[in-house]
Formats: sequence, C-alpha cells, structure tokens
Amino acid sequence: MVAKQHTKPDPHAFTVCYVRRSAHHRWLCCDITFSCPNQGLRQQWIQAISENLALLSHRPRCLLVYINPHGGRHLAKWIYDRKVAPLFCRAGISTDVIITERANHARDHLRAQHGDLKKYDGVVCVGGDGMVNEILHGLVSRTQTDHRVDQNQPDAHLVPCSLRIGIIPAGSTDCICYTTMGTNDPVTSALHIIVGDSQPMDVCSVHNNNTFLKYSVSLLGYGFYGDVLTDSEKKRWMGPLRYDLAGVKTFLSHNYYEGSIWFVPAQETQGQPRDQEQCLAGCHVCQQGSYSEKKKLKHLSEDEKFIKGSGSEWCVVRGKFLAVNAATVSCACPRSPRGLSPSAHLADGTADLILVRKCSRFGFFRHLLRHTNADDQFDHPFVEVHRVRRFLFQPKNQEVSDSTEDLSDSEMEKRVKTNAFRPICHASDDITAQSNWTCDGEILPHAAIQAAVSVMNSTTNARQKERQREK
Ligand SMILES: CCCCCCCCCCCCC/C=C/[C@@H](O)[C@H](COP(=O)(O)O)NC(=O)CCCCC
Ligand SMILES: Nc1ncnc2c1ncn2[C@@H]1O[C@H](COP(=O)(O)OP(=O)(O)O)[C@@H](O)[C@H]1O
Ligand SMILES: [Ca+2]
Repeated sequence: MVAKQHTKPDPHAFTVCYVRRSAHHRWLCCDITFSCPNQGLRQQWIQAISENLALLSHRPRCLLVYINPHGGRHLAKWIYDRKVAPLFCRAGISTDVIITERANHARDHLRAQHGDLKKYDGVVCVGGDGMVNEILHGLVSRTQTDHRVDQNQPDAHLVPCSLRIGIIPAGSTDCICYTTMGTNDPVTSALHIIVGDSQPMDVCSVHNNNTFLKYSVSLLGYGFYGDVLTDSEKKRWMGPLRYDLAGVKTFLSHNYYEGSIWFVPAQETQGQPRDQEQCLAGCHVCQQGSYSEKKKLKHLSEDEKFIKGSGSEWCVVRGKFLAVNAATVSCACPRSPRGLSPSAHLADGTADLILVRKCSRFGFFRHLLRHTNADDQFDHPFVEVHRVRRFLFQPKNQEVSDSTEDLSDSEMEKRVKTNAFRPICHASDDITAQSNWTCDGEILPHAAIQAAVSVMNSTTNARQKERQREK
C-alpha cells in the first residue's frame, strides 16, 4: 500500500503495508518490513515504491466524507475514527469530514456544490443504505442540473457522475455495501476505497405522474417490505432491531394489496433470475449488457432511446399481492446472505421483479425463510420473478383500463411516455387499502409509480485526468 520510514530498531529497514484477502470476501491490512544493507539503498526503495504508487491515477488522494452519527447502532463516528481514518492516513489520503446534523444534510450539501467538488476524487458515506441513497441523490442531482437534464422526465438519459461513492457500512442493513463487497466489514470497504476499486451500479429512477420521486439502488418494495419499513420508522430508536419487530408484526397482519404491474422483460440480457449465476466483479453478463445497450442506442435520438431502450413488449400481471419487490441488485445482507434475488446483476440495466401473490401465512413464512438458507425462494406456486428494464405499478383503485390490453406496443409506449395513465376510479369502487413503497429503506408515500433501470458508471474526473496527463 505505502512505504513508510522505519525508525527503530533497524535504521536501514522500511515497512510496506499491503492488502491480504481473507475468508468471506474480507480484506486485511498487513505490514511487511524489509531490511537494507545501507541507508542509500533504503532511500532508493522508498523512492521507487512511492513513485510507482503515484502513477496509479485511479487511487484517491482527497476524499469528502459524510458520517451519519444516528445510523444503525449509532457507531458511525466511532467506526470511522477507529477503523477507517487511520488507514486513510497511512495511505496518504487527505479528507474533509462532515458529520451530518439532520436528514438530507449530505444531499443538500452536495447539491449546493458547484466547482468545489473538483478537488475531490470521491465521496465516502459512513452509514446505512438510506445514507448511501441520500449521497447518490446529491451527486446524481448535481450532475443532472449541471448538464440541464430534466429529472422529472421518466425517459431522461442520466449523465454519469464524475465522483465515485465509497461506502463504509455503519447502518442497519448495509445491503448496498454487502451486495457490492460481499461483506459489511468497514476495514474491507476502506481498503477497496484506498486501492481505487470501482464498480458500476444499476440505478432505478422512480416517477409518479411525470414527477421525479427517488432513485433506488437496492430494494423498491410494496406490500410486505413497504409495511415493515413504514412500521419500523416509528421505532428508529431501537436501531437494527426495529426491522425484526416490525417484520414479525407485518408478517402476522398478513395484508395483501390489489393492483396491476406492467413491465418490459429484459429479453436481450444473457442472465435469467433463476440461472443461479452470481454477479461478481468483471461479470460477463454486466459487460455484455452495457456493451449491447450502448451499441443498440448509439444511432438513436434521445426520444427513440426511451422507446427502443426498453427493447420489448409490455406484459401485465394483475392480482392480489402480499409483496411486489424490485431488486435492482441481489440485495444480499447479513440477514439474507444470498439476497432477495441471488442472481440479480449489479450493472446489467435490469431489476428482478418479484411478485408474491396472496397465499397462506405458512406458505409466505416458507418463502421468507428461504431468504436465509440455500433453498430457492422462487420455487412456490404463488411467486413469480421477471427480469425487467422498466415497470409500472397501479394500485386497484387507480387501475389502468382493461382496454389497454388491446393496445399495440408502440401505443403502450406512447402512453407510458406521456404518462397517459389516469387513475380510473368508479363511484362504486371501494377504495382498497394501499401500501407504501420502500426505496432503499426510505418511505415513498405513493402507490402508483413508474420505474426504469439504467447503469450508472462514474466518469474519469478532472483530477484523475490531470494525473493521467502528468504520467
Ligand atoms: C422467518 C425469517 C424471515 C427472514 C426474512 C429475511 C428477509 C430479509 C431480506 C432483506 C432484504 C433487504 C433489502 C435491503 C433493503 C435496505 O436497503 C433497507 C435499508 O437499509 P438500512 O438503511 O441500512 O437500514 N433495509 C430494509 O429494507 C430492511 C428490511 C428488513 C426486513 C425484515
Ligand atoms: N444527523 C442526522 N440525523 C437524523 N437523520 C439523519 C442524519 N443524517 C442522515 N440522516 C438520515 O437517516 C436515515 C437513515 O440513515 P442510515 O445511515 O441509512 O441508517 P439506518 O441504516 O439505520 O437506516 C437516512 O435517510 C438519512 O437521510
Ligand atoms: Ca441489475
């Protein structure tokens, strides 16, 4: 990692810090000390190692760190100070640290930055998924505003951010960290950041009536998870335990919700939700996905991109559901080490849409239990899973007219694009109970949503370019 001067006991020795892989995707920081016959040779070694390290332009030198002191078990500051800051210091990384004082502090701070972010190589989030989501919003919004992209347009082509986000897990679920890194160990995260690792991610943009609501990078869940999160919000003081309590309560209430889900299946990807492939760094499905998508879209106008980008026919599923989940990534976390959709990909431009129809409590319990072991959670007659590029959910009392089933695909696309789905409420209709969506653990107080997935890759930023030129 870095070469450092060794003072005692051997004046001609120097120590190199390096990364060693350990079990369960963990990384450790180790030291090795070399002894030199004389001071001159020692200086030559230190200089050579330092010069070579300086050539690695993808390694960060300056980071902006946000710490949410109230995330998870309220240990974020302690984790950063004790486990992360000393490693950044050893790696010669300078930091500006902001301890958040309220929700959305980090998002608003990032949105308000103009040229000031240029000095940073990345933003580090010390917190849980809600905090990662907040920082993602700050950066993505900042970038879209700078490029005059209207985020309220569901078909807007998002401009990639120039800064990467590093995640130090200090929240309740830490699913985004666990899914991308394979562990929720703060030291492993810090070492990935230090060596300059990066991973593109799928981002799902969520709209309602041509109004931008949120981006999601882990779980968009309606019904069971929406209800768990709504209930657990009142119990934030309990920390991660709030999810267990709210989970049991929601499970016992066994609520189901009626509605229609329209979706565009991702037919051109190489993977399938039940192919038992696991997405890892350098995944061939993600590489093929982003390559074919770019090639396909290259010659199209912006308007055509939205329509063709979806690539296929709309399908509809109607019914009574205990849960409607869109997993943009596997959503692996310590509670569920393989995740909600174990074969979902990190950056293939798709989400796995999991529909759990109304079933018995026992059936639903067996389905949930399979998230915690190696059994297939989709192997139930009441569960279906589709790999999709976009989808639309209409709760029962806002259902799309049946006549849309006779529409051609292009007419359907046009209606989605112009948001021509108006709630169809009949005076005689009972207003069916509605759930909320949970978006990376935060509540969206909307039932009817449109969602579309796109791959978010960070571009090379100004500082990296400068360093590449220096080489
Ligand atoms: C009978 C045993 C049942 C066990 C069921 C276990 C199923 C667990 C699936 C967990 C999926 C989690 C998806 C991740 C979502 C996170 O983005 C979100 C926010 O995280 P954070 O900000 O770090 O708190 N967390 C959740 O939605 C928690 C869901 C917990 C449900 C029990
Ligand atoms: N200083 C703060 N006080 C209160 N809420 C905050 C603060 N900083 C961030 N938040 C909000 O707390 C929410 C949860 O944070 P997170 O770090 O994800 O913890 P957890 O994993 O426990 O939910 C996020 O939505 C974030 O916007
Ligand atoms: Ca995906």
